[in-house]
Amino acid sequence: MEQITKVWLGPLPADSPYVKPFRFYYVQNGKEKNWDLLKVHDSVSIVLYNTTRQKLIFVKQFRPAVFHGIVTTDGGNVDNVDLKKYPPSLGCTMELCAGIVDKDKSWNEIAREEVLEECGYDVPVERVEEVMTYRSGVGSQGSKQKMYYCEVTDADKSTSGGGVDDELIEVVELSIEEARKMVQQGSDNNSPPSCLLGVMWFLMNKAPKQ
Ligand SMILES: Nc1nc(=O)c2ncn([C@@H]3O[C@H](COP(=O)(O)OP(=O)(O)O[C@H]4O[C@H](CO)[C@@H](O)[C@H](O)[C@H]4O)[C@@H](O)[C@H]3O)c2[nH]1
Ligand SMILES: [Mg+2]
Repeated sequence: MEQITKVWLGPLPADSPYVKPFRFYYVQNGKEKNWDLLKVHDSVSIVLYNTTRQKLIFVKQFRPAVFHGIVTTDGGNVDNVDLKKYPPSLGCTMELCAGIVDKDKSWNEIAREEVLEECGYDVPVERVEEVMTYRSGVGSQGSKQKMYYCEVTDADKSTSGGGVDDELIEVVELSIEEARKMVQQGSDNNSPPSCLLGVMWFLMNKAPKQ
């Protein structure tokens, strides 16, 4: 799925459109302090439920940051790493459909577009409901993410999804029971807290009662 054949490292260019590092200075309780932080884009995520098949829709993709974390925690060196020892599949994650807010469009419209681009469901913006907002990575980035909920049907499916440009995204469907296991027992699928939160919110507020 991930089709990674080689990985290596380089310095972060100062003009990265995705990540800008800063040292933030402040005086607190009369004492000067500083904090190293990253400015990143805010984002949207969408809990997607296909009511025709009663499945939650997730996306699976290779995340360089996750792969880097796994290899280095294991004591490995990521630069030109041996991909037989550390298969790239280690860096694949199960996530909610999500995307960065980097366009001059409403957050709701960006959420609607991500549902189409990543998962292939073409829904009007009115069907994407706001759920809650939170801050992620509060130690280093503090970016805002707004979570949405959207019910889709097989009739809304217009493409197979998979992302735009060079993105390689696999659309994964889980039954409510499979998703429940993900948050009851934990899982080894590298899910970020936003995804686990979305599943728990769905189970509390939307899942059909048994
Ligand atoms: N980040 C980045 N760095 C690059 O160097 C870099 N180089 C190219 N790109 C391109 O930017 C686009 C980013 O994709 P999305 O808009 O779908 O955003 P996500 O990566 O899905 O991130 C969301 O979802 C996550 C939760 O699941 C959250 O953690 C994030 O906060 C949240 O934004 C893709 O076209 C990717 O090819 C980079 N993107
Ligand atoms: Mg995305």
